Amino acid sequence: MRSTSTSVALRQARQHLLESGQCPIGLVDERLARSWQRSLDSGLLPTGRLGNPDNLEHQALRQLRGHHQELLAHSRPVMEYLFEQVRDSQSVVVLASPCGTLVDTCGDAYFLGKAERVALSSGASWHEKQRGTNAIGTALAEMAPVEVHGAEHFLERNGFLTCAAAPILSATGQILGILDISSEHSRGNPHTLGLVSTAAHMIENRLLVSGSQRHVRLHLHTHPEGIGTVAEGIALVSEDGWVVGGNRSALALLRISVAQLGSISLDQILNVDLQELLARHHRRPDAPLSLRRHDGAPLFGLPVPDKRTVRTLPPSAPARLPEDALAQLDTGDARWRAAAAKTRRILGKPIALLIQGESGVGKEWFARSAHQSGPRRDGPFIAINCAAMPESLIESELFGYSPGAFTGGRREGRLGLLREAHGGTLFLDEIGDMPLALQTRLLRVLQERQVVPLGSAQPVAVDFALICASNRKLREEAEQGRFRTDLYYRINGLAVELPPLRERTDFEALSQRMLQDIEPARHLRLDPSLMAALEKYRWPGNLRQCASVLRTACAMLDAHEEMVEWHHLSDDFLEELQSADRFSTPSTTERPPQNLDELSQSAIQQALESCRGNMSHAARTLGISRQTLYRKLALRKERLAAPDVQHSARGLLSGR
Ligand SMILES: Nc1ncnc2c1ncn2[C@@H]1O[C@H](COP(=O)(O)OP(=O)(O)OP(=O)(O)O)[C@@H](O)[C@H]1O
Repeated sequence: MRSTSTSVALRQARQHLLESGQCPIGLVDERLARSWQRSLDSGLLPTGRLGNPDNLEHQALRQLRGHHQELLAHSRPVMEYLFEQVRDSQSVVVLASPCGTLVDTCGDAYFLGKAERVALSSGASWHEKQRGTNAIGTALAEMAPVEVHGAEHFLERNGFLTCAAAPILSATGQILGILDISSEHSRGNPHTLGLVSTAAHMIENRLLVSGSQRHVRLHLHTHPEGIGTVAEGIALVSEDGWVVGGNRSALALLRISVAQLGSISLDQILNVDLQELLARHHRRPDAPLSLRRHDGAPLFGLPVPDKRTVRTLPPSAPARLPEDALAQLDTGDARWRAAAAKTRRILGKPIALLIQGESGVGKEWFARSAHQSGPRRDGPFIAINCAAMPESLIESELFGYSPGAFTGGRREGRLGLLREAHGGTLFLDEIGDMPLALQTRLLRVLQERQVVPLGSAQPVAVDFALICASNRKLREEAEQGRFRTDLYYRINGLAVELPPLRERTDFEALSQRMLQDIEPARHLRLDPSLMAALEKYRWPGNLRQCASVLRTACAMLDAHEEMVEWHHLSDDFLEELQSADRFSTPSTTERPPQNLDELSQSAIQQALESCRGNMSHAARTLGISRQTLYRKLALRKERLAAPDVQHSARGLLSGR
């Protein structure tokens, strides 16, 4: 968006906005009007103070920066170069995340100080919802380069700024970040938007090249000399010839849209297919090749097959020594360790791994680490939760579909997750929940190692390591006809069972590891009495529940505190821990029941434990109604609360 509003029209428009609280029609250009309207819809007032912007604290900002590490690393040199170009104009160069939070700044010390006063510093959110019309937030909303001058800013307090911002896009058109140059309004330069857009392209190209390991890169231009310049197109072509990504210039040169990525092959666009292109390149490796689009337009192209493309990674290829990611998860439990040791032996071999265990025991984490420990770790790890995906979608999500294959599908078709896993690992979580009909299709893919997308007759070869997980006993499911026996044997090359948390012997080391993961910069510890109580707890939600309890407790700590104590736990968990401990208090359980009443209490306790606290189920097991069960429990609670059996909560829970 280049502003076209004249200053007179802008002044009138602003007056209208201030007086009527409504967006003027026809006085400012359409994009600015749309942005003002969005600002009004977010409840902002042009003269208003900032409400409570979503600025990030130090720790959260560090996490966000960690998440965008690659973007930051590739952007920093470009930002510094960009700053050199605008050094004399008292400016600041800013990088924002896709949610509008500033993650890096580089600039003039004097102006940086001033900019920080309007929160142009890392951690501040410049989303339109927080700060109204501004170049960063508006570029995000419009997904296009934008400049916003002085009074075009929705909030008056930002009226002294002039800003130009451009989105940084991924090879598949997703927004990765926003690059922005902000300076004082009086210092605005008509070329800033062009400069910032070019710099955004430079970052996109760097990211594209560094992330293209599994594909052939095709560098394109209309002149051979244009290849290697910032204006070149870079397309990513999969090993089987599909155009799966590209920068904006590549899409323009190939005349395709982002929506067509993954469903159009190179030979549908150019007069060569991938194999021929590579063969010609092999004969003349350094010279750009003369190509032609099917509409007759000439192009020049230089293919760069990455050394690590999947074709060069057959199972027999010598792989780099595996980094042992599994060892990093090992906190000492013998059963877990045995499962990891067996898994290590099959990594890189064509043997499917089946991980079983209760919900939350860490099956997915185990699978990811197995992938990272094996020779395919540079390939993708595609995780699919068969239980979470609507049945009607599983087929198209897994197998993909060709353009127009069915009503409601994306016009441009879809690659499908099985093909996305090519060269890496496919992780099918909760495979026991996959409908029978799809089990049949999956079995065929695993046997034939090729996928036929919906609506297409053309099979496409796929190569991935397979890991499946289930919290049901799949053998029993197969015996009862709910799971295909032949598929069971196909996915069960090696089956490992991860132990539930209550049966692990490494609670102390595991919880310590979790605390370290939650707050890596602090040396947090658990109060010993709390540790003892947590160790005894049954953890129906396993590691997931434990990590969540600790995360909440850590959030309650003051900055100087390092010991997680009882009062840091959330009330409902404390209550649960307390009642669980009461059920297993030695006075009621360790000696045999002495009378009818104790016998009945003991039976209730056993039923509740075996039904994992499900009251209806426990009542059925005991042969009594739910109301009676609740009455009996209330009676027991009253007794436990009676003065002669009452202890302080802490003493009781810690077993003292
Ligand atoms: N080895 C580990 N060390 C620390 N935390 C872990 C570990 N494994 C799992 N967790 C914690 O447990 C959570 C659940 O793990 P994960 O999703 O792998 O379990 P799951 O068995 O696949 O669960 P589900 O069966 O419900 O899909 C993780 O988000 C993480 O917080």
